[in-house]
Amino acid sequence: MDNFARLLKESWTLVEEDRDRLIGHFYARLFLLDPDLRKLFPVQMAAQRDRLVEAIVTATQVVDDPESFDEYLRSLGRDHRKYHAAATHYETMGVALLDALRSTAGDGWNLEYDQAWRDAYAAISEKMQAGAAADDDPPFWHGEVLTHERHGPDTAVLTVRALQHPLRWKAGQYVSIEAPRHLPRVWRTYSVANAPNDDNVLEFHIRTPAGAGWLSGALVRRTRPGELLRLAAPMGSMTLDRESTRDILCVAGGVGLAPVKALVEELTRWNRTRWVHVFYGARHADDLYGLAGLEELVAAHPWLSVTPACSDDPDFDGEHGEISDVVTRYGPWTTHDCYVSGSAPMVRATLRALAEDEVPPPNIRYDTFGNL
Ligand SMILES: NC(=O)C1=CN([C@@H]2O[C@H](COP(=O)(O)OP(=O)(O)OC[C@H]3O[C@@H](n4cnc5c(N)ncnc54)[C@H](O)[C@@H]3O)[C@@H](O)[C@H]2O)C=CC1
Repeated sequence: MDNFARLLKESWTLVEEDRDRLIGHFYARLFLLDPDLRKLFPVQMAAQRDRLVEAIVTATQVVDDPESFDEYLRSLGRDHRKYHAAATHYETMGVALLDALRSTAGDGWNLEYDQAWRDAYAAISEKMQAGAAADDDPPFWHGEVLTHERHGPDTAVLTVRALQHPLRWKAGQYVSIEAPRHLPRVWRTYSVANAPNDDNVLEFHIRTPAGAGWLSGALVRRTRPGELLRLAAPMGSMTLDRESTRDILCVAGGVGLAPVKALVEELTRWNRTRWVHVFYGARHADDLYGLAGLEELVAAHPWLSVTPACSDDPDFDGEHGEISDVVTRYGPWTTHDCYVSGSAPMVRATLRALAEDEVPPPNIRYDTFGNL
C-alpha cells in the first residue's frame, strides 16, 4: 500500500468508531457554511445521515485501485447531477468534511493526515465533476410505474418506464430511485433486474421487513401503477465481460437475485458456449419469488442451470444451508467468472468461499453499494 492510502486508512481508524459525531459535525458545519444546501437534503435527516459515511468508506477502500476508483467516482458524479450539485457545493462539502474529521479525531490528527484527506477530496471531487460534465443525459428520469406485484408481505417486483429520454444501463448495474410522492429527496440504490431494452422499461425487486427501510417500505407497500418515480444515472461494475470465455457462476441471496436475473437475460441474447450456473438462496421456500422465472429460462437455454437453496426451512425439497456453503459444496470454482449479489454478510461469506477455491480476484464481481 502506498503512503497516501496508508495515511487515509490510518486516519480513518481515528474516527471510525465515532461516526455519529463525525456525521453530526459535518452536517452542522455544512448548513452553517451554506444554509441553501439544506433544501437539497430530505426533511428527515435520519434517512440521509449515514449515506455520507458509506460514500467515504467506499472511496477510501478503492483508493488503492485507480481504475475502479476512477470509474466509480465518475459514475457517482453523473448520479449526483440529480441533486443539481454545483462546483461551489463540492468546495463547501470539502471544507465541512475536513472540519468534521479534525474535530472528531481530536489529538490523534496531524498535518500529514490533513493533507492526505485534502488531496483525496480534491481528487474525488475533480473526478465526480468531470463525470458529471461529460454526461449528456438528463440529471434524472421521470419513471412511470407500469406494474407492481407483491410476493408475500415484504417483497415486490416493479416495472417502471423511464419517460422523456432513453435510459441506457448495462445488465448488472443499479440506479438510485426517489419516490417524491412518499419521501421527497430520499434516494436509494436498487439493482435493475432486467437486461437493457428498447422500451425503456426497468424492473426492480424490492424487499423490506416490516418497519425497516423507509423508501423500500414505500415502494413495496404504498406504490401503485401509474405513480411517478424518479430514476438517476446507472452505476456499478458487476457487468459481463464479453471477451471472457470462462464459464459463469452467479450467487444470489434474496432480492440480490435482481442483477443476476439481468445478467442471465443478457446472456440469453448471445451466449452459446459458456456454462452458466446460478445459486439462488433464501431463508424459506416462500421467499424464492424468482425461482419460477429462472426455471423458465433454464427450460429454454441448455447452457443454464439453477440450484435453489434455503437456509431456514427444514421442509424445503432441495439444498439446505447458507448459500455460501452450498456454493462450496459444488466447487471448486477456480476457473469461473463469478458474480455475487446479496446482503453484505452473504457477499462477505461467499467471497471467503471463493478465495478458498483460489478464484483470482479479477474474476469476481460484486457491488454492495459501499456496505461491505
Ligand atoms: N447488487 C447487489 O449486491 C444487491 C444486493 N441486494 C441486497 O441483498 C439483500 C437481500 O436481502 P433479502 O432479500 O432480505 O435476503 P436475505 O437476507 O433473507 O438472504 C437470504 C439468503 O442470503 C444468505 N445469507 C444471509 N446471511 C448470510 C451469511 N451471513 N452468510 C452466508 N449467507 C447468508 C442465506 O443463506 C440465504 O440464501 C439486501 O440486503 C439487499 O440490499 C439486493 C439487490 C442487489
